[in-house]
Amino acid sequence: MGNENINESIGRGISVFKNIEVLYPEYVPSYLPHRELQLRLLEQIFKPLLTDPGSVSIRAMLIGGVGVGKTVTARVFSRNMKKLALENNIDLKYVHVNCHRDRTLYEVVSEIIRQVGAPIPLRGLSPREMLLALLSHLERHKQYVIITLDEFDYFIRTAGNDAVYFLIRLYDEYPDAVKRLNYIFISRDITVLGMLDSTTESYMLKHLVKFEPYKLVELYDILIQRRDLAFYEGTVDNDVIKYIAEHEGVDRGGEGNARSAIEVLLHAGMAADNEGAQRVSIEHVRKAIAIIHPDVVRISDELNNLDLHELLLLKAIIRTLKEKNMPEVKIGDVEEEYRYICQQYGVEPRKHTQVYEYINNLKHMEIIQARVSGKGYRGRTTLIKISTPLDPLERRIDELIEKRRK
Ligand SMILES: Nc1ncnc2c1ncn2[C@@H]1O[C@H](COP(=O)(O)OP(=O)(O)OP(=O)(O)O)[C@@H](O)[C@H]1O
Repeated sequence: MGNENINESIGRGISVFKNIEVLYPEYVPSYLPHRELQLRLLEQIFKPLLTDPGSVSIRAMLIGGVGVGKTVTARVFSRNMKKLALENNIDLKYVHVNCHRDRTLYEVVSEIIRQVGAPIPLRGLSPREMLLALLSHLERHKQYVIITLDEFDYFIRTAGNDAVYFLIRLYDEYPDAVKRLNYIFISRDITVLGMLDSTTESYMLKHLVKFEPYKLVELYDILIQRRDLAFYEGTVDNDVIKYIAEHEGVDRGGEGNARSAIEVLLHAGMAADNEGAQRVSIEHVRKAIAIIHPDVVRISDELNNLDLHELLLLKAIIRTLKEKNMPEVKIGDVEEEYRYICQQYGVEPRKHTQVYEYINNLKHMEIIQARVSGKGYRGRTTLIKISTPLDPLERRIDELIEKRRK
């Protein structure tokens, strides 16, 4: 063990984390895996700000579902842009307003002024007077601003068409002014733009940047980046990361949401720490999933509707998962365990086709996940996994098996 490792072990105490903050939502990584395209597009859209500042008021709209990196992309983009602006002797400020918190025109304009740091009184002025005062301030200081209006759909719904019009089309009234305000709008939902008049709508849609939900391989890279920054080396295996990415990946039936994937990683690490474990296991991930996705609690209710053989089969799946210590197990191994369990309980096991039907039922009830194996397996087989913590699930199943047998 090198000195560095010894120091790490001593420094580690009982935690697997070396820097837990990296997993908190406000952390902005220096590099964003799989958002290169969106960042490049934004750079193109905002290029006039560097080459011919003040010539146009630039706006872009970022659209995509939950946790697909819209906010963090806007932040990384603005960080890069500020650096480039500095190199070009342009004084560029960045303002990020969350319209879920600040929904009215007054609140949004106040927040912009506060973040720019302009000495403008916020009381006694109308939003219009405030914004004009801000424009004069920027003019005096030769400053430019990129304003991100995050969760902009809330603003549209609450403040309405006129407020949106006023905010983003101010320069229509002052066509000769140097254009110092530029906008990035962020929304999960594009249909809400239908609430605006058609000119304002097309004004906003000039530059659209789309964000698709993340696939397994993409989440894998995002999680590996966070793991390396947050955890001591050797405490979280690649298999554990893959398990989380599989659970959340849109191509595996997940939401493709990076936020919940990172949250699962955080809670899995915390579960390992709670138990004083040296490494994060798949079972810690299952516990984390149960916390992040409380819908798995629903499974306990569903169990009441299962018949004896479905319960025995589920028990066999749990036993095989535990025994193999793998994220997924083959149906053949499960069937073998099922026959063994039936023998122990003194009941006649069901035939293969019936077992297969049970597996399908359990899958439709979303108690288990099942898929046909791809590369890496000889022949094709069905692979089964369970995302709920196994120990409490097995205890509950044992109780129900006892009840059914009585
Ligand atoms: N490509 C990426 N690389 C690294 N981290 C990412 C990436 N995409 C998203 N994240 C992280 O995932 C979390 C969610 O991302 P973000 O808040 O940007 O999503 P969003 O699309 O704005 O979601 P919402 O609409 O729910 O606010 C953040 O912690 C962010 O840092």
